[in-house]
Amino acid sequence: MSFAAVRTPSRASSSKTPEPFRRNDRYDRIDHRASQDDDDDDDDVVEVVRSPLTFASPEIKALSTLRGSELYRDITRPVDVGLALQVRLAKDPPRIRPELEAMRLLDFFIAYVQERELGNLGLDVVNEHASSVSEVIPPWDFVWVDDYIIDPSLKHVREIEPLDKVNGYALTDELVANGGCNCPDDECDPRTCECVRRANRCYPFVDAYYQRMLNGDDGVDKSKPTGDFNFIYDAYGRIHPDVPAGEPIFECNKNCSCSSACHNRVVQKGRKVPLAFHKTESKGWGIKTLQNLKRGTFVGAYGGELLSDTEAERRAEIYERELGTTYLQDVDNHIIKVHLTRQILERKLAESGKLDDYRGSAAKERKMVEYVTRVANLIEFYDEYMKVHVVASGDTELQEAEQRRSDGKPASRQDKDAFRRQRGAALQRARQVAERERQRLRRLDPTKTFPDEYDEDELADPGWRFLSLDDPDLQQEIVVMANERSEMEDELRLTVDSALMGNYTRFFNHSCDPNLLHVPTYIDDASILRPLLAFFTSREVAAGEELCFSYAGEAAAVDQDDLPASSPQSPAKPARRSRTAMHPPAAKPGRDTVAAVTASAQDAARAATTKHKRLEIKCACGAKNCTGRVFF
Ligand SMILES: C[S@@+](CC[C@H](N)C(=O)[O-])C[C@H]1O[C@@H](n2cnc3c(N)ncnc32)[C@H](O)[C@@H]1O
Repeated sequence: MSFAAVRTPSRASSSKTPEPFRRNDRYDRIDHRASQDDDDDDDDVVEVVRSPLTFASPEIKALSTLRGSELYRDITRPVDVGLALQVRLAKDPPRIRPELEAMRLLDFFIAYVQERELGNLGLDVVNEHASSVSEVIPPWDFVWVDDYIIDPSLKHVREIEPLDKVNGYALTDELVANGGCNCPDDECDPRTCECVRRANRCYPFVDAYYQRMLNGDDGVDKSKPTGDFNFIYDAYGRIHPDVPAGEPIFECNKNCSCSSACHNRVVQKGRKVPLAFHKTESKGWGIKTLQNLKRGTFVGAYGGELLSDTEAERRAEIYERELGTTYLQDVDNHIIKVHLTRQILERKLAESGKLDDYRGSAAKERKMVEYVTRVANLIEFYDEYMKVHVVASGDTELQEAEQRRSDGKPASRQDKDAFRRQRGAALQRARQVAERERQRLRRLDPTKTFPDEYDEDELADPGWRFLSLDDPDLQQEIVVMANERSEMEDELRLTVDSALMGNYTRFFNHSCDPNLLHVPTYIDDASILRPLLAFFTSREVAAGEELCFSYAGEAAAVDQDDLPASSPQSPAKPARRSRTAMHPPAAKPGRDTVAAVTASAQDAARAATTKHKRLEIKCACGAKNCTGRVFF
């Protein structure tokens, strides 16, 4: 850590509102106060304070093994030149015509961005809040990458080993065959395109969109009109309005015979809408759209270094402690969860010699899908129950009973009482939620009538869904599988770090009422574990609006009323979980949920005050439903 003698900044004391600054504005609007203040006669007051760490600091740069490597020397160099210019202007602002220096920096930056964007639209810079020459552009301390740069230590990610056979059975491993499609035309026909079938096979779980394999023998009924078998995109390259939020995307790719004219190639062609870097009033830099956007429009994909969970945790602590911010994004989607659930179930079936009953024909495969879907849903209900009912309840008896259940210990009479008590509370809660929903529907249609009793679909509270399982053995089995899946997720989870390498999407800020969501997208890379995180608009966005997503994950981002009706197999809407979350604080609970519950109950007070372990940034999104916090 370095210490330097610096003068107390007097610029901060000025309360004058800075003039707006735009690329084509006259540059003499830049506030020169920093340099003028240097003339103040307080030269004798020299304080020794720690120089602020930035992403350009050697300590932070050292986190990236790639940034300094030969391989990346060429893409790193322009950044370092730009950064040097920016830092020099910050430290030693020119006293004569600073606007010329500002213009030079701005033009240099815009040209750099234009070049990285590979002939796409480039990005403008809109800055109404520049207060010094160096602030006319965003901090230029990252290398531009649009893809994932895989940390060399992630050997298991680069070369995925097939899973060991169990009882003579080969299990479905991490890879999904990506042979591409053989469509005869430049533009694929979704009824016959192999990429649709691949999507069908990879993700027939939970939501209706890819459940076609449950209806036809090979998943695609060629007699049906094209309309029933669309790609996920419409003719304009936007996600179809009837696609459930967060549904994974499988694009045609380098293995396919179709050309770039194919409708099933959107993310890979890059952004087609004009955006701008935008200096916000209180959230640092952000990104805004310069044109009206329809719902489902692609606006960018997260790029950066792909890290293991361990490395991400290590970096999270350093970023949080030293910089008070983070650019870590977990790759933690529903598709990964169901895939791991499938592996657990296949292993169990293989051990008991029953796996043949679930593979080998379309009918048997359908049985497997139904089984995986049911168990994946129950695990989700259990996880949600633990989060909402157990952690939040403060009921130590219930927490201890759940801890014993998780440890596989038999339930005592006291434990059973605690479960029964909670079951009653969950039912009451589920009824209240159902009643509110009925009232909402009645407001929309006053003629609507309902039976006296709430039906199963209405009682969708996840706590109730888990606790109402009348089979304690099944409940116990779900708890064991939930823990097993958590451990697998811990081991396999990948995180994208765009602190040192990334693109403009690293500037998307958080909002509690977001207009973006990110969608797992598979293109050339077939690995289920590392989809690209592609950002799409979740509603119409007006020109000039800032583009934001929810750092808490997609569940918070999706207006539940916007979702299409659930399929018979899908979980009820309130049970939908976060699909992807901004990397949580370094002190996030371990994956053994129950142990985490107990720990967090005991450590609650300490956790709340240990700043370096928990980033606490006051949310400035300004939304009506703002929770007041950026990280969760
Ligand atoms: C991924 S970065 C986003 C880009 C960032 N604004 C910048 O200038 O580099 C996340 C950081 O942005 C800021 N931020 C994002 N959303 C915010 C919000 N709603 N309110 C306040 N600060 C926010 C926080 O400092 C957070 O640590």
